[in-house]
Amino acid sequence: MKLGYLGPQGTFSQQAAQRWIADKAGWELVSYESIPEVILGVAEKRLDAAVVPVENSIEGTVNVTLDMLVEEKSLSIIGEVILEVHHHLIGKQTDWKRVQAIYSHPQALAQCRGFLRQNFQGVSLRTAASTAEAARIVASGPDSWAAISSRFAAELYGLQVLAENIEDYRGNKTRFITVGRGPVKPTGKDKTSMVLALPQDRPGGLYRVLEEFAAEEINLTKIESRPTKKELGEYLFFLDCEGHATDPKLSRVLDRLRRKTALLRILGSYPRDMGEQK
Ligand SMILES: O=C(O)C(=O)Cc1ccccc1
Repeated sequence: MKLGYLGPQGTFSQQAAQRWIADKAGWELVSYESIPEVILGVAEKRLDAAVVPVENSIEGTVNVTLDMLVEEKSLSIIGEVILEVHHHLIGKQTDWKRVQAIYSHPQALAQCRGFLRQNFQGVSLRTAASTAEAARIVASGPDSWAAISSRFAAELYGLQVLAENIEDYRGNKTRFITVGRGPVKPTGKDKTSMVLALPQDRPGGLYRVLEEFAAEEINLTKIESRPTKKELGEYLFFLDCEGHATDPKLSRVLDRLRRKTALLRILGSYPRDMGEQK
């Protein structure tokens, strides 16, 4: 079985993918160059599943992941991994004054924005496809280039650490999802993700959706809106809640929501990652 991840070797996505297969047998990891490509790999059946970042505690949602989930209707979420993320400034040399360009994934640059503004104002910030790709670029570039990446990537690409733990807030965590083909059997500690659209723009539309969860005392763990991309001010809502879609309480809610929404798609029910959650 093939599990795709955003590569090259040394990304946080690879760490998450390794965590996801730690208690499973028969999976091999396959590296891809971008999030859309790895998700398409599953949709087009070159992969059995893929681990992709979906939200970060500092920077929020990874929009491309949600958008691809909506577009690729054959996919479902079959798992999640929550990873603590520490960023380091790494390079071929350790003198901060010699740094002229810093490479990283846009999410990592954003998670370290304050550190960069305070210490590297005027230095050119350059985006890379992943944090490990940034390390790889720096390893084959001039000494004046540095990357924001993991300690693991520093070791892998033979780079030194200029500054440790440069993320702007402590407890920086990223939630990854495993996208594959469902369904997944209930475990008793599950979560369900769904996307919905309200029938028309009128008062109380979202309230009438949320009241169904409240009535059955089901805890929502996330709500997020994304533009439909058809009309300004029109949204899709992404909701995560506790429980499995086959649980009696949640399946009652979903039945009622089908009548209250213009679109309701269950993206998946899957075991919650309790590991790093409070
Ligand atoms: O670039 C990586 O290593 C990724 O896996 C994407 C990412 C970037 C920043 C924080 C978490 C995940």
